[in-house]
Amino acid sequence: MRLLVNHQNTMSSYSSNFLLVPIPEYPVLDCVPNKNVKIVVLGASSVGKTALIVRFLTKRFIGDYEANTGALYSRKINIDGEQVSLQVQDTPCVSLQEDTEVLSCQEQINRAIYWADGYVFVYSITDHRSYRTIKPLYQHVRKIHPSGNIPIILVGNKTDLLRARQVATNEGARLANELGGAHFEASARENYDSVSDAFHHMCLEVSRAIGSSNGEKRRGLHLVRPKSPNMQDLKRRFKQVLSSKAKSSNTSL
Ligand SMILES: Nc1nc2c(ncn2[C@@H]2O[C@H](COP(=O)(O)OP(=O)(O)OP(=O)(O)O)[C@@H](O)[C@H]2O)c(=O)[nH]1
Repeated sequence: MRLLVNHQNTMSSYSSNFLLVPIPEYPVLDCVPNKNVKIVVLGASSVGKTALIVRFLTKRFIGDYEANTGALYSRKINIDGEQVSLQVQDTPCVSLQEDTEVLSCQEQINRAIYWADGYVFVYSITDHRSYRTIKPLYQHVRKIHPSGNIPIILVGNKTDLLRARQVATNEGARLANELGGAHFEASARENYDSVSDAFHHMCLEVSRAIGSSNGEKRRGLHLVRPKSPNMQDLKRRFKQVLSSKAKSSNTSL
């Protein structure tokens, strides 16, 4: 969702909602060169993707939102003692098609998945369907990034609504383990530390992955290995050259 401020109280003549660009972009000049941590936040409708991002970046919880069009937030953060540039891409919701495990998602989500280096999968602990969306969503990400390690975390949001819980903590942990990522439960509404822990973990994972590949795009997606010459073919051609040389020296004798 997008951040939205309702000015109903201050503008009595009409009720209008003003969209804010909530978080100013920071200059990245004094950041580690080539260290650009790019994270995308994915999940079903109303699980709290925007709320989590905004909470992490501003420490604030803002309850009123409008359907998300996919905002990109930029920040400078300290990871492992280094200042790195962080970009967090919010996304529109994904959904499962009626009574299936088939995922519906917009093209802009595919672009965000392709662009990102780390993946935050969010479900709401009060919505089991949002939890069931995670595995197909992960498989979808895997289609776009079929090889190598991809840093991921699973976040079960809305832990303040314990009475409405539909997803047990160990269900979330089991799925995270299966997908190869860490599991967090958080409340964007009531607990900043839970949100911060999850995002910091994600940033650390991505930063280390980038560091270990010297800032190059990993996963081999963009690295087309040059074809090595076929040895059999080379030998055959070498023999041809030798025999034609032998023939020509025989005829000249
Ligand atoms: N109780 C509670 N409500 C939350 C929490 N996080 C978000 N919400 C509420 O859940 C609703 C959806 O939050 P969003 O952050 O807009 O969710 P989203 O996943 O971005 O939604 P989409 O734009 O539909 O994809 C809003 O009314 C939030 O106020 C939370 O931790 N606890």
